[in-house]
Amino acid sequence: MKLYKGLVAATVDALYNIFVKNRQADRVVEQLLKSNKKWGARDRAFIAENTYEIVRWWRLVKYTAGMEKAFEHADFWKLAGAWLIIRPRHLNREEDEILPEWPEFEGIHAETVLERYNAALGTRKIAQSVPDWIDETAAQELGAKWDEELAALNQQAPVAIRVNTLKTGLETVINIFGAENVLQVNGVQDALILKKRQNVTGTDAFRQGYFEVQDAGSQLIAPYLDIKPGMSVIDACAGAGGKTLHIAALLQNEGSILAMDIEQYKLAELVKRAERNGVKNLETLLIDDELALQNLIGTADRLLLDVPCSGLGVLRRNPDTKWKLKPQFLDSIRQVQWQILDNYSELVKKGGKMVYATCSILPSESEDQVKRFMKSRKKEWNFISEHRTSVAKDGFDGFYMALLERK
Ligand SMILES: C[S@@+](CC[C@H](N)C(=O)[O-])C[C@H]1O[C@@H](n2cnc3c(N)ncnc32)[C@H](O)[C@@H]1O
Repeated sequence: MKLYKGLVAATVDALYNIFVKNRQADRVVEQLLKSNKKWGARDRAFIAENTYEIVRWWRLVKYTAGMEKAFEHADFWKLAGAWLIIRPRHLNREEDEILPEWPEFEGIHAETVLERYNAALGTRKIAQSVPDWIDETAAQELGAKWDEELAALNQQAPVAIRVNTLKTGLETVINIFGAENVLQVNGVQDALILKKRQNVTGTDAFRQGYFEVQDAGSQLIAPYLDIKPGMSVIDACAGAGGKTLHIAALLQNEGSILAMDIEQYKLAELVKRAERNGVKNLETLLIDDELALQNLIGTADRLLLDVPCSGLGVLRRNPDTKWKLKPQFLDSIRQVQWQILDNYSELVKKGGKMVYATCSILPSESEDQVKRFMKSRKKEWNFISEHRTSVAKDGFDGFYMALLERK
């Protein structure tokens, strides 16, 4: 692979913004690619792929470069250099392990980097590039399963879309992409996986609301609510509405959806997406005060609690979470999850149902919260079922969902 200095420099700049300026990786890459119109599709793919891969393998890359920390652009050049040396082996690609003779790469010795790479492979937390505390917490909670889930979480996620049945049907979208370019997903009826990565949000079909980008595992959550057209549904932690839009499709624009969140900008984004999707029965509510919920007690046929969580189930898409997540955050988010479950469950009417969901692989954010809830509220609630997706086994992101019914 021929390396272009401008593209490596852009990757270095992206890494600097992510690790030194503490900015979110997906935003950094998106803005960088927007800012330079003259880059072609291959250039864009190089920058995006290498930025994400270096973030994903950050601990391993630092180890192979013999560096503990990185502060300056010069440090990130060294790390990018080490990555480009190990990349062919690590990603199993037939490429050169030799760097161009650029001054920025001076002092990097491929042999030393590869020796360190081979040495790193014996230690899981370095080889699989994960902080000590996450490795310990997940190993303690998941036991032997952690090994394979961690390896799967370090693979690039496929591009998955959900066909929006309010606007079109599966066959139409299959024809738009070409049957030879997509895969259907067993057990997830509106999902398609693209065989080759591409920017689908730039297409006419996307602008017309024919589909949304959504992991196939995430597409199991709204149907888990057992929705029938005409019901009144509350999506209490709606964010920008990935699952709200799916709920809307299941309601077929009959009945109502109330999407709530504590962040106005997310709800504003949801309203835009809902318009594109042809949703007609949506209202939003900003929760800025506990009293906001008083009038809603006992009103919902269905309630989705897609609670804030560690995001440890979606590391394939957001690998920077590994480095930004802190143990204190995990402790506090578990308390938030419990409060949401404990308080918001009141919104469900008698005979109504609720789904509690996370995008975490950790039982302490998922199964354990539901067990605790059932223990304290078993007179009022029936536990119906729970389901967990496995990144290793299903190839989906790691989601948990539990279905409960109010007596
Ligand atoms: C996992 S995200 C939701 C993702 C969204 N359901 C989707 O499918 O795109 C959790 C959301 O909960 C919101 N949140 C955090 N604390 C909350 C609270 N106390 N009440 C309601 N929403 C809350 C966050 O702002 C965030 O948007």
